[in-house]
Amino acid sequence: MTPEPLRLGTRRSQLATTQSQMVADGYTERTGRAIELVGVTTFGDVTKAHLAQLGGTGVFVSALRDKLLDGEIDFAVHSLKDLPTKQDPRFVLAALPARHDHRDALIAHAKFADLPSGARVGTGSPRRVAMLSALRPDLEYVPIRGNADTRIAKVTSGELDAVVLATAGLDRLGRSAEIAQIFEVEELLPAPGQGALAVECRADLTDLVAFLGVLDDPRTRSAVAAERAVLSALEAGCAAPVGAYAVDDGHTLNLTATVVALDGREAVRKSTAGSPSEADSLGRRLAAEMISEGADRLMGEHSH
Ligand SMILES: NCc1[nH]cc(CCC(=O)O)c1CC(=O)O
Repeated sequence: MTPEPLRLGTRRSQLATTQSQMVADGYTERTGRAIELVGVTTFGDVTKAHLAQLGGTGVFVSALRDKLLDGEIDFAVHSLKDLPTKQDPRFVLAALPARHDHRDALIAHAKFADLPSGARVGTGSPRRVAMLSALRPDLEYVPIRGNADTRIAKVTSGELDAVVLATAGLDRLGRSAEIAQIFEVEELLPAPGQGALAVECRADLTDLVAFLGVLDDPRTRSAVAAERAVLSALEAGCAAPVGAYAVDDGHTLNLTATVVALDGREAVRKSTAGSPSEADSLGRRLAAEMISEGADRLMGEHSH
């Protein structure tokens, strides 16, 4: 007998449904199990308030978790960077599939270095504003939100000279042809977990947890664990100007993290390496060193 399709709950945005469908296809390919997408409207999708005023990105997550508890859906796919670092014990990240591109991208008619002084660059992310201000203090950084289409349209219409978005999202939406430049991590350190997806389900459903685990990529798991440990130890959220990026080559985990003052004029940036099995403590130790070098002070009012 063919089992019922598993129900994958997803936000209704084009990015969310696209990446949920990619994960669904991954499971069907690997296991033959049918997966059905179930659209869920989240508070973060309906509110017009700026994300920073909503007290973090958890707004996208709680509606999906409610549906997991109700049993209306079996699992959910999140952009990892939108998931608060404090894990609710009723849920588990059953799979962290192999990460896509971790870097940020510029949508513009010119490369970043060639934008004229005073050019208007749209981004709602304090991390991007802080790090880009360090490179180009002469540009104007304009807060924006909305989906990728809306943001890209502001460049097309001439309202803005550039916008900065995650490469992974642009790739998934089929918009990578419009990228003028991809920032290397030396210039713009990504948000912890950027480019990675997280498959979440209820912790008590052990058979389901095991089933979903087939798409887990251990190297992605250790890398993002280190990145998120930095964020958590800094007691920072999505609105903090914190970047972190780690790579697990199968033997060694290399981690770099930074905190940058919003005006870009001061930064603490540190790197470390260690065993992938100690990803969490590696991240915590690095954060502690950053704090002793003034990271706390740099985060200022954006620390929580
Ligand atoms: N905060 C919104 C968000 N969450 C995940 C992505 C992109 C995809 C990813 O990082 O996996 C984006 C858009 C962006 O930052 O451009």
